[in-house]
Amino acid sequence: MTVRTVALASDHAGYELKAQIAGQLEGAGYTVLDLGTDGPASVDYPDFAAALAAAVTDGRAQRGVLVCGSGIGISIAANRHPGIRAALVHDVTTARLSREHNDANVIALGARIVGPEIAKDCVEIFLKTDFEGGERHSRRIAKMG
Ligand SMILES: O=C(CO)[C@H](O)[C@H](O)[C@H](O)COP(=O)(O)O
Repeated sequence: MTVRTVALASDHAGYELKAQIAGQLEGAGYTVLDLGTDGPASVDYPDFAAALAAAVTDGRAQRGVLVCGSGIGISIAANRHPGIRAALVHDVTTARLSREHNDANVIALGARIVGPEIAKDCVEIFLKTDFEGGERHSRRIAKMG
């Protein structure tokens, strides 16, 4: 699937990194669907994970990037939505494997864990790497619904 539109969402801990990722993506020619949050006021990450999950599952975006403080809460929340395979990634290797083995359609990043340059590298790899395919990976993904 060609990736044209990337949905972004974060909580308050991730909004600054989200803004940097939006700039990166726009500079690379992607359409960005920014679903908030837009400032430092405390919000609840499940609400933003839900908004992004809806955008990916209804086809408004082909992929999604989530950011919270650690990436943990927002990835857990996203994975409760059918059709979402959200991978918590910390480096380019986990970003690459999330696509090659897991066909992840969403990644989650921790703004309090990874620096902006590593985060942007993760996003670039996530968007450019294809699912490896093959019977074993497809079988395992199918078992997750
Ligand atoms: O869900 C998280 C931790 O697993 C995220 O890091 C949140 O961003 C974090 O819990 C927010 O913490 P805060 O003290 O409310 O800023």
